[in-house]
Amino acid sequence: MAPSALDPPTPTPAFPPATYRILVPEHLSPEGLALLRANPTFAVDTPPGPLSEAELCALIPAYHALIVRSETRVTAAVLAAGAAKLRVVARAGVGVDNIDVAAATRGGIVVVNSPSGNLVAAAEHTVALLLATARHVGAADAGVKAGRWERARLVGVEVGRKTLGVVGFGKVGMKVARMAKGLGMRVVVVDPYASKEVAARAGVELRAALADVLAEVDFLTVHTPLLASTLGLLGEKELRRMKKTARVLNVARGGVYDEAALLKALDEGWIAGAGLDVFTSEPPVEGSVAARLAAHPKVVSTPHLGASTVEAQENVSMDVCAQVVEILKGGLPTAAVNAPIILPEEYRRLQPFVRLIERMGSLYTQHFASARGGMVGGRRFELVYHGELAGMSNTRPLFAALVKGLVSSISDLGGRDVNIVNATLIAKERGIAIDEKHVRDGGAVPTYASAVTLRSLSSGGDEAASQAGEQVIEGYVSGNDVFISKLDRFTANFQPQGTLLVLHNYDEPGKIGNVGMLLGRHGVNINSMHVASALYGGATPAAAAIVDGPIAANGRAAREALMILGVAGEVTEDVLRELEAAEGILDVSLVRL
Ligand SMILES: NC(=O)c1ccc[n+]([C@@H]2O[C@H](COP(=O)([O-])OP(=O)(O)OC[C@H]3O[C@@H](n4cnc5c(N)ncnc54)[C@H](O)[C@@H]3O)[C@@H](O)[C@H]2O)c1
Ligand SMILES: O=C(O)[C@H](O)COP(=O)(O)O
Repeated sequence: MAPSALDPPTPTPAFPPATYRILVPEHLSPEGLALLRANPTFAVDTPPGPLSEAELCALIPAYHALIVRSETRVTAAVLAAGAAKLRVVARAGVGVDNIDVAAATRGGIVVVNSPSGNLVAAAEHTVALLLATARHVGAADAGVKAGRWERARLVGVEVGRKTLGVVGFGKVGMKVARMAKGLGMRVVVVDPYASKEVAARAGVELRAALADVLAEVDFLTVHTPLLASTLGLLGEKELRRMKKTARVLNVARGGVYDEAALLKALDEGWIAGAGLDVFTSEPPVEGSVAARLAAHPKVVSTPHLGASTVEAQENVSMDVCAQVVEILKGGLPTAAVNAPIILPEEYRRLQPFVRLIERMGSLYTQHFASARGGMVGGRRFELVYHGELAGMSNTRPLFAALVKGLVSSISDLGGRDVNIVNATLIAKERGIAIDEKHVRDGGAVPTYASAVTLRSLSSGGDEAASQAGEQVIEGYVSGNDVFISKLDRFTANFQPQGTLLVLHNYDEPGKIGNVGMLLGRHGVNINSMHVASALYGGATPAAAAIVDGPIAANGRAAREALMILGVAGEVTEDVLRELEAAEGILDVSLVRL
């Protein structure tokens, strides 16, 4: 059986078992690296970076984790090159715009970041640029160092009692607003997702639209992520509406201001100055608009230093390295960008059910679908959680486990693993629809504290037709072991593991002996045997089956049963054909779990 949806990666033969390689091609604070290196099974490589796409593509196939800052572009090509082993891309910082998160999601690769490790640093840097642009700190410093003493040319403005516009009232924006209040500024805020109450508590004025603040602010600072909706958010139209004395700041991302429009605004005097930490190309490509902005006399420029404090670097490094350790050891991230957050306690409780449901899915595919020429893709499934399990609100790992079980044994996933990151996408690609139902009291399977029913429904049609085409597997967990309690209309009690031969047969004397002899002739050993009946469960032939089936060869109404044999040895196609041809055997499926 393949590892579960949440298991750590399978070690590759090139390295000792459980050795994971981590690539860190950018400068990362040593505190985080120490966390990684404290683990003797982790090998950490820190080549001098940043690496180009081609260099990364060449290196990445050997790595299980990649840790970057803003200088490395983690493209779809890099992620594809790393598909076989790469489990996690960690961003030691906030912005993930240098990572193709959609491609990572398709590949089942978790992307994690440090959502708040550098927020104080970013906010303080914004305030540093606010004051530096107000008081020409950069030009003054350069002048003194060049032997000039220019006092009249470098008269500045005060920020106290002025109005600061904050676009993006998230973690950094909110911190900047508080600090600005501390400097005696009036703060007006624009953020379509901000709450009025939070704004009121912070003592700032929340405005509905950007257009509402442009004409009144003395300083404007942006703190949004770079998204399609924020690219060029401040363009020519917006900059033209600002005061000629206004100054703008960007410690968020290059591109939120339209750089060409900003350059024009500074050249033509629509605004007075800018403080820029970020650019559309970093370092700005020679001769580009970004480079002209960075070198502009009215601009105070810093080389993306917003997060560059000792404290912030220590925070983000520890944050993401701790998550990489957790993920590689099979645990959970605390700040995944493309996966739901699951609490450790929930995760622990779900673990045996992840195993059970993945096996139920795999059993479904191999017993019902492949063995009978059926399909999994395009089908509709119902996953019903009974008892205590029904009370679990976060069942995402169970959903992922079912998708994995259904598709892994038959599909070529191009080296992708199915997990909580990409399960929805893969189900969609295959046309598999899964409804999850929570049945808290009683329900169809009241015997166990927690149980699961997997039902495959024929798509379309009315309710009756749907029920006729329905195939059912039920299972439960006892201690650490998982059991199947129903397979189709047969009540069972077996552990879904190893290689199983599932024989549907007329329940008549001699069947078991005949099958045993046939398998023996082919060198196939029987390790375990369970007989499943249509009325009640049992692990012995005596407990077998009573159900009216078709008319048997001898003309009597036949009773049917399922024989589930755990086998060792090669079960070839010939063996399967012989079994199918044996008297009283209705059909046979070979299931590898
Ligand atoms: N220069 C640096 O070194 C540095 C350091 C840290 C963070 N950053 C960047 O700062 C930015 C903000 O980081 P954060 O942690 O505060 O993010 P955040 O997610 O906490 O906040 C972003 C805010 O922007 C708002 N927003 C989104 N679209 C908007 C729009 N069209 N108009 C107005 N508001 C909008 C969101 O509602 C959210 O409140 C990010 O781009 C991040 O990468 C840069
Ligand atoms: O988004 C971020 O966290 C900042 O832009 C920091 O980037 P850096 O890690 O390259 O300093």
